[in-house]
Amino acid sequence: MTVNAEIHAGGNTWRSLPAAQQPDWPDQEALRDVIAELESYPPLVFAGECDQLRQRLGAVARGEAFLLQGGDCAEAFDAVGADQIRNKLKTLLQMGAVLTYAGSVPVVKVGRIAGQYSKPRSKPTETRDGVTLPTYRGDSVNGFAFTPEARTPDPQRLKRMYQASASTLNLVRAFTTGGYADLRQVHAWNQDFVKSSPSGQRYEQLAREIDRAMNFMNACGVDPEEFKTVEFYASHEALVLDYESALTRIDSRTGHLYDVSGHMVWIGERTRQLDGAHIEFASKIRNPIGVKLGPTTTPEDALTLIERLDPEREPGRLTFITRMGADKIREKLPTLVEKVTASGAQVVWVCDPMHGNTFEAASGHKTRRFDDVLDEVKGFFEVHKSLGTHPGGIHVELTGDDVTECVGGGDEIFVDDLHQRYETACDPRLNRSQSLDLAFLVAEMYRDQ
Ligand SMILES: O=C[C@H](O)[C@H](O)COP(=O)(O)O
Ligand SMILES: C=C(OP(=O)(O)O)C(=O)O
Ligand SMILES: [Mn+2]
Repeated sequence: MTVNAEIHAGGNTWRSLPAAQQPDWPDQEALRDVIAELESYPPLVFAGECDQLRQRLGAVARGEAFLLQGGDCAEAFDAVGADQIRNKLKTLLQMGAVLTYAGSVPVVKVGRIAGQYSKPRSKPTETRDGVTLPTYRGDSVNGFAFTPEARTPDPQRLKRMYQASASTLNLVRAFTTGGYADLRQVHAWNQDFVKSSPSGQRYEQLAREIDRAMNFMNACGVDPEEFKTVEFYASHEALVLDYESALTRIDSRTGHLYDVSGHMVWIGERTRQLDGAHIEFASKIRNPIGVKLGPTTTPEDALTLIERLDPEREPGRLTFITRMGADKIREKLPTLVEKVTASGAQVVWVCDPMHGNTFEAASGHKTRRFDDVLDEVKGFFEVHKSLGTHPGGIHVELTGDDVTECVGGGDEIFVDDLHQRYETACDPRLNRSQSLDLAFLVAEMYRDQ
C-alpha cells in the first residue's frame, strides 16, 4: 500500500456506513477527480495546532477556561473580503476581551470560519411559485440563486471551498499575529462601543474596570509585546465527508490521522447518528471534536457518543454543544450533565443559544429573538450552577456587520426592520452590536456564577 493509500484507507472507514445530508452529486467521475486533487493539496492547519487547541479545551473541561466559538451560519465565497473577515474577527476579539476580564480565566477563541461552507437542511427541495429545485446546501455544494443551474450540486465547488478557506485563514493569521489584534486596541474598540451604543451605559462600569486593569498592568511594567498577538482557531461542521476525508492526513510525528481542513470540527444535530458515517469519521481523527445535542438527545446517546469519540476520557477531546431552545434547556440539560458527569467523562459543555430558537417572522424571514438567545444562555448557567459543573462556553452565529437578521438587542431591531439588511444565506446571525451586548451580559452572568 502506498503511503497515500494508507492515509486514505484510515480516513475512509465511514464509506461503508449511511451518511446523512450528503450532496446528490450528478457526476460521480467529476467528484472522484476533485477528491484526488484535494488529496494532493497542502494542509490548511497543522496537527500540532489541533493538539494545542485540544489542550486549551482540556483547560475548559477542567473549569479553568471558557470557550467562545462564533461566526457565520454559512460562510459565502463572495464574502471572502478583508472587511468582512476583519469585522467578524474584531467582534469575536472584543467579546473575548470582555469575557476574559469578567471570568478571570483565559478565553479560548474559535471562529466558525475558514471552512463553514456546508449546510444540513430540513428539506431536500425548495418550492417557489410552483417551481421546485434542490435546496441550497452551502457554497461548497451549490449556489444560493434560485435557478436550476445554481442549485445543481457541482463538486468543483469543493476546490473553491479549500481556496476560500485558505485565503480566509491566511488573513486571520495575519490579523491575529501582525499587531492588529493587540489587546489595547481591542479594549479601545470596546470603549467606543460602550460610548456609542444606546445600551452602552449599562456596561460602563465593567468597561471602566477593564480600563483600570489595563492601566494596572501597564504600571506593573507588563511587557506590551505580550498583548500584541492572540491565539485564534478555526472550526466548521464536518458535513461533506468527501471533502473532510480528502483533507485527512497522517501526522508524521505521531502516525495519527488529523482532518487538516480546520483545527476543530463538529458533527451537527442532523448527522450525529451513532451508527452513521459522521461519527465513524470523527472517531478516526485526533482533532478536538464537537457534537451538537438537541432536545431529543437521551443520556444514553450522550454516553455512547463519549464511548465512540472519547474512549480515553481525555479532557478537551470532546465538546458537547447543546442547542435545546430557551423553553427546554432547564428541563433537558440537567439529566444529560448529571449522567455524563457520573460516568467520569470530562467533556466541555457549550451552549449554542441559536439553533433551538429560530422562527419564521410574518415577513417570511427566518429570525431569532435576542431575548430568547439570552434566556437560553441564562438557563445554561443556572443548570451548571445548580449541578456544580462548569458552563464551558458559548457557540453563536454572528457577523461583524450591521445586519438586521435577529430581532431585539440594545440597539433594537424590530420585525419590520428585518428586510433592511438581511444577508445571511442560511440562519439569522447576531449583528455586531447584538454580539457585543451578548458578551457583556454573559460576562455579568459568568461573574455571578
Ligand atoms: O444551520 C443550521 C441548519 O443548516 C439550518 O438551521 C437548517 O435550516 P432549514 O430548516 O431552513 O433547512
Ligand atoms: C447546522 C447547525 O446547527 P445544528 O446542527 O445544531 O442544527 C449549525 O450550527 O449551523
Ligand atoms: Mn445555523
